Amino acid sequence: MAQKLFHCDRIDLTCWAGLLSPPDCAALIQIGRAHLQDATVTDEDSGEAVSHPQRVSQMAWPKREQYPLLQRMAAGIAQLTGVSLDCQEPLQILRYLPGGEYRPHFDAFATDSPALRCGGNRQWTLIFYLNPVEGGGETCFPELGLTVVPLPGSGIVFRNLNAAGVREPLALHAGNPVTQGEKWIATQWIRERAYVDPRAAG
Ligand SMILES: O=C(O)CCC(=O)C(=O)O
Ligand SMILES: [Fe+2]
Repeated sequence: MAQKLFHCDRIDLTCWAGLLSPPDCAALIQIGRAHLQDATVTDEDSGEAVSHPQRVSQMAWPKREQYPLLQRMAAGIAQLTGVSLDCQEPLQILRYLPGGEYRPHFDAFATDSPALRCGGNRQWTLIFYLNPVEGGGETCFPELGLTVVPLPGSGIVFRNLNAAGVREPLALHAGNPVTQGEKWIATQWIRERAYVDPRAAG
């Protein structure tokens, strides 16, 4: 049963415990292992997925249709956020090894980015923490002075856009370097409108 741990009004960030059961966390890691590839970021100029030293991890983009668990999560996320399931990008499962990190970044795109063609901007981010991390790997919000320790089954949701629909400066965040063990998370980005997969659109 999910339990609200804390809330930060400035970017409507909520941290939940018990969002995912231990078997669901284990199943997501297993799904992740089956589909891992080197992580990419969305290039601001081309809108393409590219490798970048900013994001050192491996990721999986499993197909929702293939896994009932992903369908159940997508429905739960739509209920939690009140945003239509159509606006969800495919869930990303990420693994960081020691030294892996995601340097400070915004999930939302700049106002002139071609990535906006795929359903507008990323209005919400959800991060699910899937395993206990032995060292490092916190999610940190430098503008808010907020650090979230990854605890299995817990998760955060936060807003990436301000009231004008423009990238929210306070939503800058990072995945701190993992110093020991592995860190597994699942990231869900939610667009303003129905998501169009650029790989499918061609
Ligand atoms: O690894 C983290 O804690 C942050 C992940 C993240 O920012 C993302 O996937 O967009
Ligand atoms: Fe992010």
